[in-house]
Amino acid sequence: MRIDIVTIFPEYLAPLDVSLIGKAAAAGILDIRVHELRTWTHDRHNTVDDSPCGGGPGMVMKPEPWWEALTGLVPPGTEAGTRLIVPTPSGRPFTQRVAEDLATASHLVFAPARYEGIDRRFVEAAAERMPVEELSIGDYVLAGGEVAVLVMVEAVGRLLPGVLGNAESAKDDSFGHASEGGMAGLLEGPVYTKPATWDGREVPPVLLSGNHAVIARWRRDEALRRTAAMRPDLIEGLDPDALDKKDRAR
Ligand SMILES: O=C(OCc1ccccc1)c1cn[nH]c1
Repeated sequence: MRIDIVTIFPEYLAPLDVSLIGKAAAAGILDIRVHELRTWTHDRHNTVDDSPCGGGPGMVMKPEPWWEALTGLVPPGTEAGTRLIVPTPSGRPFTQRVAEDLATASHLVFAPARYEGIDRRFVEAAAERMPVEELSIGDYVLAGGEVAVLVMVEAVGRLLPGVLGNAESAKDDSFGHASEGGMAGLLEGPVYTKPATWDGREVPPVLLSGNHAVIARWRRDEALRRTAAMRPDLIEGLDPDALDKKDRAR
């Protein structure tokens, strides 16, 4: 997968060079390119923003530099398989399901905005050339979309084949929609490792029983318990078929 990120703070994306995503890039699974938006400005001050039409606080990012960047990175006629992602508090929620969908793209272009956002006409013009996703990573306002790009690139990147070693599989993720055995839209329950007793606290004996069916049932119960406690909204949305008959009995 090729990933282009256009930003006025390229150094904000440095974390993409380390760990999981850094290794995937080194392995050629991800081709991540970070670009300075001001490359596509031509005035003496490399202007990327201006005051909002209609008044109001802050500044708005001008459409021209973004359009030139997009056209330079995705020349007309080469849009197939490319999706433009615009992080914004006013976007559709970015969820695991959205990450799974984005992981099927061959080319993602991220447009993290600063200030009050990008002139609407950029998004409208881009949408005539390729799918545009305006996505929110949460209900709060950041100074810029770069942090959201880090979140999305990690969430999408770890789903790509070869990125996670088989030691850290993505198949049983929280919110995972894996078929059998996955937590199918539930939060993950508690996890434990050695020692069997620490600080006078024991690992739940079932986990040391070696009885995998009982362990799976216990983990599912814990996932349901935690989801009901922390995220009752997810319980509402659960696919009834995803709950087997024993769950329903609870
Ligand atoms: O603040 C965010 O993006 C930066 C941004 C973009 C447009 C206008 C203001 C701020 C954000 C919050 N949740 N998801 C994204």
